[in-house]
Amino acid sequence: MTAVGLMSDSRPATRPSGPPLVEIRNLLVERDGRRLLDGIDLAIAPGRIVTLIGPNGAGKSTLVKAALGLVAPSAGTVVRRPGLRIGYVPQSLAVDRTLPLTARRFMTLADVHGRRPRASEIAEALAEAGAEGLETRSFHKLSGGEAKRVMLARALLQQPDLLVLDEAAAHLDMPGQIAFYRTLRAIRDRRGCGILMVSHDLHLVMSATDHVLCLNGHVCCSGHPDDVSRDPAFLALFGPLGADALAPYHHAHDHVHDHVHGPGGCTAGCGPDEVPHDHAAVGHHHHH
Ligand SMILES: Nc1ncnc2c1ncn2[C@@H]1O[C@H](COP(=O)(O)OP(=O)(O)OP(=O)(O)O)[C@@H](O)[C@H]1O
Repeated sequence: MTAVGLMSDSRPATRPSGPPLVEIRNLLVERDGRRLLDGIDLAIAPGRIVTLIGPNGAGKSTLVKAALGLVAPSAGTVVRRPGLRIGYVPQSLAVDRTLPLTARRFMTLADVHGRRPRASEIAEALAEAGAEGLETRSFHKLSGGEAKRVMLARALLQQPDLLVLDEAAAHLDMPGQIAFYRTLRAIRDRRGCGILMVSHDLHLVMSATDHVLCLNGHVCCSGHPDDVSRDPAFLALFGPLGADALAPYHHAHDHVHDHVHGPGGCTAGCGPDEVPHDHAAVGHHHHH
């Protein structure tokens, strides 16, 4: 199985338009004297699916939190488009298991810009997330994949400009992940929203994303998944088999970056043949 080709062409059906939903420039996040993120540039345009990959501790969640405004930059800027509506799908949800809670009830508890959602909105969101038929089921007894779709439906109630998914595929088996990514792409195609997600499984996410940002504190490489999968920096980080050995791997990063990566990703071990980045793409600078 190749990394790409599980699904049809991963280029967006809708062209990115308008200013970026979120634009991060030269982001530095330091905590306890450690650089968790360094020199990160990331712009998410409407209609684009951007996926963060990287080993444990690479800073993926920190970058998501910075994009959402939950983590303050130590340096650099994070600019969200004014009035940006965000739909957030958490990795998992701690819901009191002693409370009886149907999936529909879970949905009705959502705060949609200061009001409760209407029944018609709930039905539409559940259908769009592929969670129709789960309304009367106990939320606690849903499978991981079913619960994820209900949480996605809840995020859709916000009519988000940007959908953010932390560990999008956590708790899903391979067919479940493929199906879930397909649902995300359909949502993007229909709504033209941007999607920012964190993933561990490279093979599967490759076919579902427009732009991959390979993180390890800094941006190792970035670009279209086809380009990133061939990138020496990517191969050094993940090995030729990609995500299989991802979780325990720690990248000995001894090369120096002082340049900007363009939409084509980095080439030849992060060599000098770079192109300037644009709004739809991702690059990085480094503090030296
Ligand atoms: N508030 C904080 N203060 C200090 N260190 C932190 C803080 N938040 C995260 N870290 C550290 O920053 C590093 C990056 O964490 P982060 O959760 O962003 O990584 P990740 O790529 O999402 O990892 P994983 O794949 O394991 O979820 C880790 O070493 C973590 O311990």
